[in-house]
Amino acid sequence: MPTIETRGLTKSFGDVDAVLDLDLTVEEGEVFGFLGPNGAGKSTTINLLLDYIRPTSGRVEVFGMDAQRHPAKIRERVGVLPEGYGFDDPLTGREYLDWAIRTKDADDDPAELLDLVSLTDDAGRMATDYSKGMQQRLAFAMALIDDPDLLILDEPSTGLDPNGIRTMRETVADVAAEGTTVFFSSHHLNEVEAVCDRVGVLNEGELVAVDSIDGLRDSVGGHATLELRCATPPRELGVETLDGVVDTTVEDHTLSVTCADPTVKVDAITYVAERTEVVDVLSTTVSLETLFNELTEGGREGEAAPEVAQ
Ligand SMILES: Nc1ncnc2c1ncn2[C@@H]1O[C@H](COP(=O)(O)OP(=O)(O)OP(=O)(O)O)[C@@H](O)[C@H]1O
Repeated sequence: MPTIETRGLTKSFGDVDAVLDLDLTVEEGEVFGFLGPNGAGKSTTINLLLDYIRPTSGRVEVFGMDAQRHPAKIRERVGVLPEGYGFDDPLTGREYLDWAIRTKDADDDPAELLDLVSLTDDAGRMATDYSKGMQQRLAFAMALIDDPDLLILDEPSTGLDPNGIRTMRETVADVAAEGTTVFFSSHHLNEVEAVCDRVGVLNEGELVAVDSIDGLRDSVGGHATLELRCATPPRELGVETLDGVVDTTVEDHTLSVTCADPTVKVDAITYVAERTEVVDVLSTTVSLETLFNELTEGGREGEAAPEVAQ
């Protein structure tokens, strides 16, 4: 039984179809990246999974249960790191954790959770005074309470420094290794690549691709480009006659060869080196950013371009 299953899921706000006819399946134990530019419909989907909002049409099941009929049963097995959790109450970080543990009727050790997110030394400070990144760490610790069967992370690295991002990634890997399904929403492409088994790419409410990152690369034309710098201008070598070479251009001493897939590169280098002196080789594959832009064409008109994690 999949952990998440949506069929024909649609949510419209007036004229805007935030989510449109979404068929999504996330299997148990998967780390699933939910990728899309600003306004693609990621948070709306999460809100539908948890029955915070109701669909216009279609159905949602989590753990095989209808999200509208069993929201409480679903939520008690889910840990959520929402986008922009607001810490507005006059409580310390430790008190927030204690409160969340009590609310979930769980028996987690708050000290362990604080240690995991490196907040031990600041546990006694007011969470309202925490920096954005510290608040994000605290929210992450709260999402982990009671060992959830499904961990939903909405833009989890927001505000985190490199150490915080590393801890978050390692923790995601750890909980997934113990069988937790992770639904990881992000527009940080590299981050999704680093932690996810599969990704779904959402654009303007519609799922435009579901695959592994490598599979997605292939689906947008997993072209690899070679630049061969030659001792003399490399004219009319005939490299375009090789199987798998889709394009060639020559500029001064540099021959650029576009290959249908990376395995063709060795053939192309060998072929050229047998005919002229090659002094340098540069090889590139389609970047994730290119991939993302090809799939989403920049997202909803007028909205921000997707970010690429550094
Ligand atoms: N309550 C609402 N009322 C009206 N429109 C809404 C509402 N919630 C979301 N939308 C619209 O639905 C679309 C999808 O929004 P959503 O927040 O789900 O996107 P997102 O992928 O999470 O974006 P981001 O990456 O910027 O957080 C947007 O056009 C947004 O303006």
